[in-house]
Amino acid sequence: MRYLTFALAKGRLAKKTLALLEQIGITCDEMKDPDTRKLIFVNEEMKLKFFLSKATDVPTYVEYGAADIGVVGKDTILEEGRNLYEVMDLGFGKCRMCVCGPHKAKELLKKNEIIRVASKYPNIAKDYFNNQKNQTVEIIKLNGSVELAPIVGLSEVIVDIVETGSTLRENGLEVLEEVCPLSARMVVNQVSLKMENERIRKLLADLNSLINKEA
Ligand SMILES: Nc1ncnc2c1ncn2[C@@H]1O[C@H](COP(=O)(O)OP(=O)(O)OP(=O)(O)O)[C@@H](O)[C@H]1O
Ligand SMILES: O=P(O)(O)OC[C@H]1O[C@H](OP(=O)(O)OP(=O)(O)O)[C@H](O)[C@@H]1O
Repeated sequence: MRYLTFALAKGRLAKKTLALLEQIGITCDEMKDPDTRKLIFVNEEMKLKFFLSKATDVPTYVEYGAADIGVVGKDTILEEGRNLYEVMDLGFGKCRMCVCGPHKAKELLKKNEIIRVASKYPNIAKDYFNNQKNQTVEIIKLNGSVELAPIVGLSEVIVDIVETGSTLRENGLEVLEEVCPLSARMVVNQVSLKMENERIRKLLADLNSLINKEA
């Protein structure tokens, strides 16, 4: 039997992903050592391999088949636009992609003015304004702390993730429009789904019954 390889996003989603897999009997004790610098972990009995990578790289590993299965946020899937199958909503990591800014920027979204939009997600922002709203905008790519942009005058609005809304509130900003809801998703390599169909189907069925039981 060949190894089934999982690419998991490190950061916010990692713990919950491992906890979910553990509940359906997919474990990797090696990974729990907090001091390890190892990058790849193996469960020999179950013929499984796991690695943690930057969230934005998960779809890349899965598209090329370096991982059969990945777990990553819907935001990253949309932004990266890779060829893969999104097979399941895992129901955690829930948040929203939103257009945010100061209250006064609401007008600018109505008037169809050419505005500047800062975002860590330039493709999602471009798609929303060009294809869904038909508003011509200038997109400015940032790498984090995006809420700064409208405060210091880099852009009129931002497209960013909102969970509790506290980052916005503490900076005098608000949600102006919602782009889409987000959560963690399981993605599968297109060839792996055919070649390892039985094992992957079983995994999805186990996850499905667990998630439905919890809901
Ligand atoms: N409040 C939140 N802020 C950001 N992401 C969230 C939030 N809640 C859930 N998520 C989900 O968690 C994912 C990973 O977030 P995390 O902050 O770990 O990574 P990142 O910000 O993409 O990485 P980095 O900080 O290295 O750029 C996001 O892609 C999103 O799907
Ligand atoms: O609505 P909230 O609960 O406040 O969460 C949303 C905030 O959290 C994320 O930032 P993150 O902590 O990942 O830092 P970053 O902006 O540097 O990416 C996101 O980009 C928002 O800034």
